[in-house]
Amino acid sequence: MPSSTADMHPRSLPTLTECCRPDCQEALSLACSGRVISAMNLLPYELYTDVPPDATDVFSAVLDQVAAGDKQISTAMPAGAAVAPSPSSELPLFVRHRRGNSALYSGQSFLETGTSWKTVLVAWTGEIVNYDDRVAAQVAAATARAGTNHAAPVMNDFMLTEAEQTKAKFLLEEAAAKNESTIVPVFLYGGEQGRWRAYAEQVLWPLLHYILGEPSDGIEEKKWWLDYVKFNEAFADKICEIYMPGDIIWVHDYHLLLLPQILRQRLPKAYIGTFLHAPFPSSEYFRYLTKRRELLEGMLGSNMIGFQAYSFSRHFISACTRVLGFESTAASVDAFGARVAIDVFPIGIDAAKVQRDMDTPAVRENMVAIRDLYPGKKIIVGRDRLDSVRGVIQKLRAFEMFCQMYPEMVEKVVLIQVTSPAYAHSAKIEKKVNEIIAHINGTYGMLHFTPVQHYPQQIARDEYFALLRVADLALITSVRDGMNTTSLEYVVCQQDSHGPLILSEFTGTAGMLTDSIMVNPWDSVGVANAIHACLVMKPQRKAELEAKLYKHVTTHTIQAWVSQFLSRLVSTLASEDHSHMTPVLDRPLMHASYLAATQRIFMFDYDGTLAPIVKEPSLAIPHPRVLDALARLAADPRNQVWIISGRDQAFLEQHLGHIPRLGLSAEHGCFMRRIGSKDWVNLTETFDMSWQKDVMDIFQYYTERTQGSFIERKRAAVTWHYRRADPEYGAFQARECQNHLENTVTPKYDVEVMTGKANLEVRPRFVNKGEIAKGLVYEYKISDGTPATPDFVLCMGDDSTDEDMFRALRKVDTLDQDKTFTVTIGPSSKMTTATWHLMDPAEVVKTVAELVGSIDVRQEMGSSIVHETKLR
Ligand SMILES: O=P(O)(O)OC[C@H]1O[C@@H](O)[C@H](O)[C@@H](O)[C@@H]1O
Repeated sequence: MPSSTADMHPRSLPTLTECCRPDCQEALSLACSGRVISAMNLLPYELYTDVPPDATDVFSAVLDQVAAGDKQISTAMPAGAAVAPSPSSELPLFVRHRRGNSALYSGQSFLETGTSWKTVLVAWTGEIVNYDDRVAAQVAAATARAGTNHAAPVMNDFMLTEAEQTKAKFLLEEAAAKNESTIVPVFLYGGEQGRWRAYAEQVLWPLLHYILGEPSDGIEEKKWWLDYVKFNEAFADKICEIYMPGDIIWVHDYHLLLLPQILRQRLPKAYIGTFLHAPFPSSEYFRYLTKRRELLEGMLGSNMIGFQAYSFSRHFISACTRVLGFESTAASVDAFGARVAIDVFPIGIDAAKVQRDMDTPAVRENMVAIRDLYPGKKIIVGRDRLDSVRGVIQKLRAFEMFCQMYPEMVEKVVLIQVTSPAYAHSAKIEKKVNEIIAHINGTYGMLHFTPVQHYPQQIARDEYFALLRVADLALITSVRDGMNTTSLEYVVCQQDSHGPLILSEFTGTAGMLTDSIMVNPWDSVGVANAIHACLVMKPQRKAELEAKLYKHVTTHTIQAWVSQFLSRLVSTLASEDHSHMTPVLDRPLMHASYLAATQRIFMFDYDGTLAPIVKEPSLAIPHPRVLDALARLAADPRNQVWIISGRDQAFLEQHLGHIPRLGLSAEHGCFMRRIGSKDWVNLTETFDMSWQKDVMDIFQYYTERTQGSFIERKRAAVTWHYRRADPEYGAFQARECQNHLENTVTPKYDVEVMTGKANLEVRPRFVNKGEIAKGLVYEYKISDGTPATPDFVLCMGDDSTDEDMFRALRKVDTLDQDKTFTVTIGPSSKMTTATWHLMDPAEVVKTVAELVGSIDVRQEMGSSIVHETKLR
C-alpha cells in the first residue's frame, strides 16, 4: 500500500502499454493518464437560490411559530456563502458546503489536494432549493419534531435558465478551484427534483440494509426506476464528454450502480472501479429486487468492485452466481468475457483533521460546559441518524435493561443521545424513541437527575467533538451500517482518556475495529452487560484497547483508503492483460487456413459448444442453424467432421444421426459411429462394468442429500448433475462426492472421475476425448483410403474433458500447429490449454456458418471482437 503521496504519483504507476483487453488484438499503447474521474451522487456543495436580504427575520418568524426553541434550525445566512453577481432578472445563486458524507468528501478532497492525480468530480447538484422550499423544508422538519402531522415539502418544478446554469457552474467551479479540482455538475430537471433519488433511496437503500417495503402495484417503483436509469445515463453523458483514454473512472455508491455498464458499452476500454459505501445484503435478500439482474450487470461493467467488508463482497459474489449464473472465485466474477476483481476496502477517516478539529478552544470550552452539566457522572454517548437501521431503539432498550440490571449504577451514569434527522421521514421511529426515553426517565430519573438526555438535532462540529472527548463510553448499536464514522472519530478523540467503544457487530466497521467491545444490538441483556463491563473496566485495560484501536484508525485512514483502492485497481488492470488471457479466435486467419487446406478435420464438443447449457439436459437440442452448418460442412469431401461428446449414443443418434458423413463419438469415446457408417462400435465391450453399481450407490447418496440434483445413467458412463441445485451447496456436495469416489471407487476400478459443468461424471479411464482426438488424426485417410495427415484442424470445446483434446492435439508432432485451431468456449480469462477462445455457442455457430458460406464472411469477420468489446 502506498504510504505517502509520492507513492501515488502517476509516474510510479505500472505503465499500461496495452488496452486492458488484449484479446481485442488492438495494441493501443495506452498509458494511464494519471487522471481520476470520480462519479458520486451529490456535489460536496449545495446550490440554492433567492434568499432575500431579510431572510434571517423571515426564517425566524416562521420557525418560531412552529418549533419554538428547536435548536436544529439554522436561521442565519450561511457563513461564507458565495453570491453570484447577476443582473436583477436572474436568480441570485448561493453555494455552500454540503453537510454529511464526510468520509466520501474527505476522500475526494485528499485525492484532489494530497496526491498527484489530476481529478475531475462529476456529481449531481442535488435539489436546487429555492427560498420558499427552504422555508417549507425547515418548517416540515420542525413540525415533524413537534409531533404534528405534516406532509413532506414539495419541491417546485424547478428550472435554471441557460444563463443561470452557467452562473451556477461558475460558482461551483470557483468553490472547487480552492481544492485545485475540476467539477462537472450534472443538472437534472423536470417535475419534482427529488425524483432523481427516489429509486436509490426508497427502494435500493432499504433493501441494501435488509429493510423490505410494503408490497405495491409497482407503478410508482417503475417510474422511479426509469428516473434511476436516466440519472445514471446523465452521468455517463457527462463522463463521455470529458473522458480521455487512460483515465480512471471511480464510481461511488448505490445511486450509480448502472453507470459502470453504461460506460463499458460506450467506452469499452475504460478503466472503471466501483465502490459501494453501503452494505450488500445476502443474495437471498438481494433477489427480492425486481431489477436485481440489471443492477448486478450494471456493477459488473467495472474492472474492480470494492466493498466495505468481506461479508458484503461475499454476498455480492454469491448474488452474481445465483441470480446471473456467472462463474466466480472468492475474489472475482467472470462476466461478459472478462474477470471483474472483487475486493474489500474498509473506509477510514481523515484522522489528522479530526485531531486538529478536536483540539480547538471552542471544543475545550464545550467540554467544560458539558462536564459542568453532569458532575461526577459517567457519560455514555450516542450519535446517530434517526432511521430504522442505526438502532437507536435497540440502544435505548439496552440502556433500560442496564438500569434494571444494575440499579446501583443508575445515578452514576448519563446517556447523551444526539440524533440527526434521517433522509427519509422518520416520525414513527421518533415517536417510539421519545416514548422509550420518557419511560426510562420516568422510571429511573429523579427530580435532580434525568438518565437519558436526548438531543434530536444536528449539533455543531465543536459540540460534537467535545461530546466525543468527554465521553466515558460510546455506544453504537446499528442494526445495519456500511461504515460507522462516529466510532472512528470517537477513537481518535479518546486518545488521552481511553473510553472504550461498544460497537454493533452489524456495522461494516466491526470487521476492522476488532478491539472494540462487540455486541449484538438485538440482545439487550448482552449490551447491558457490556455497558456495565466497560464502565467498571480497569484503566490499564482501557488504555490497551484504545491504543490498538487508535493505531488502527490512524493507520487505516481515508487517505490510505484512497491510495489502496487506486493502487489495487491499477494493478488489477495491469495484471489483467498479461496473465492467462486467451485471444479471441482470429477468424480471418482461420478462414484463410481453411481455404488453403484440402485434408481438414473438425472436432466439436456438444454441450456448451454447439448448444448452450440448459437446466434440463434433454432440452439441449441443436438449433436448425447448427444442423444446417454441420450438414454443409460434412458434405464437403475435403472435410471430416466429428462430434466428440459425453452424451450417449441415443441422444447423438436422435439429434444429429441423420446428417450424412458426420462422425459421432459418444460417452467421451466409449462408442464411435464412423463417418459414412450407420453402426456403432463399442470400445468398452470387454470392460468390466461392475463399478457402475458402486458409483450409482454413491451418486444416490448425494442425490438424496442435495435438493435439485439428479443422476443420468448412460451405457458406460454415469453422470451426477447439480445444475438445478443451489450452486454453492451443489459445488460443495460435488467436492465431497468426488472425494468419496476417489477414496472408494477409483482405487478399486480402472475408472476416472471427471468434473464437468455442474456435474461429476465417472467413466472407464482408458477412453477419453484426448485419446479419440489423437486417434482420429493418426488414422486420418483421404477419400480414396490413402493415409494422410490433416492440413487443417479445428477443435472446439468448453469444459475440462475437452481440454484433453486440446492437450492431445498439441502433442501430435505431425500436425502443423499453425493450422491447428484449438478453441475454448468461454471468457478469455478462463484457464485453458486452447490457443483461442470464443464467447458462447452462438459464436461457434456463426464461425462454422462463415466457413460454409451461410454467412458472408466479409460482413461477419471480426464480429465476435466487436460483440465482445461491446459487452465488456
Ligand atoms: O461432452 P459434452 O457434449 O460437453 O457433454 C458433457 C455432458 O453434458 C451434459 O449436459 C450431459 O447430460 C452429459 O451426459 C454429458 O456427458
